[in-house]
Amino acid sequence: MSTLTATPETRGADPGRNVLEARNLVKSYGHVVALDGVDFELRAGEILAVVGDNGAGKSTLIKTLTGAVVPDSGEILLDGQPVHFKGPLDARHRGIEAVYQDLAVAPALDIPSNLFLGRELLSLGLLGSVFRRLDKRRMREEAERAMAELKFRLPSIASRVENLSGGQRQGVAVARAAVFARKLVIMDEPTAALGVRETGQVLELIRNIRDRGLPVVLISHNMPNVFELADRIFIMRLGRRAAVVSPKTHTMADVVAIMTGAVKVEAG
Ligand SMILES: Nc1ncnc2c1ncn2[C@@H]1O[C@H](COP(=O)(O)OP(=O)(O)OP(=O)(O)O)[C@@H](O)[C@H]1O
Repeated sequence: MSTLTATPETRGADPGRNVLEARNLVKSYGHVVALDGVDFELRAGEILAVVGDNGAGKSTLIKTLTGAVVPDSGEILLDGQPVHFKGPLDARHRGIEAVYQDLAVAPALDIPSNLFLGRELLSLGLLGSVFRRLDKRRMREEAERAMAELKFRLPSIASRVENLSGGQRQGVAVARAAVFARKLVIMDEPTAALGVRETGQVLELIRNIRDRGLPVVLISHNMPNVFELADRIFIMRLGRRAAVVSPKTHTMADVVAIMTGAVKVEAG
């Protein structure tokens, strides 16, 4: 099992290299074409924001990349190799972790138990018997190390998650993804329910994850957040890739104009 103490496989990778790529993805729901031939690429070491109006196809795109939805056609490549995810576990096993808006944390458990939820560390039982038990000490040490490495401050690692603020809880969910992701992390609106200060904490955490070498895909409706964090912005409109732009060369008004179709661009 990989934990945060393991180096992400994408760390130090050639920054121009595509870690994740999709070609001509199509997905329809009945007569609704959610993805209409989308090309996508996530480069090593970047935060790529995915933006678009409601119904533009952002969630469907992300779901195909995390194995939650199987596309009707098209190709997905991880590190240049074609992959066919049969479900989210499949994508996880290949090093792709996702964080969704609806927090999947267990409020009554402490932070280490949440970080390792479903992937608990076990130790050999008495006299090395086959009966294994939770290795709470190692989970606590790993959790402390992970939080320190990600520079995420928490009152105490032993706190139950129900006693944390919304931002801290979301931080635990985001950190959990970073702990297990070997290739990349995908986040769907990770700051949607948070106040300004709490959002700041989570944004800093996301930046630290990128700085550790894990590329991040971030879906967000919050343009200031997108401009604060993203290295590139992938703009969707009506199930298509409208453009990919840099926050250094384009303004928020430019991005909104492309999203809404007020300005047409050659697909970037
Ligand atoms: N399970 C589904 N069944 C039927 N239609 C769906 C399903 N999921 C998505 N759609 C439709 O596909 C289109 C794209 O939806 P999607 O959720 O991917 O867009 P989005 O950009 O994420 O929107 P939002 O910002 O509102 O979440 C929409 O027209 C939506 O109604």
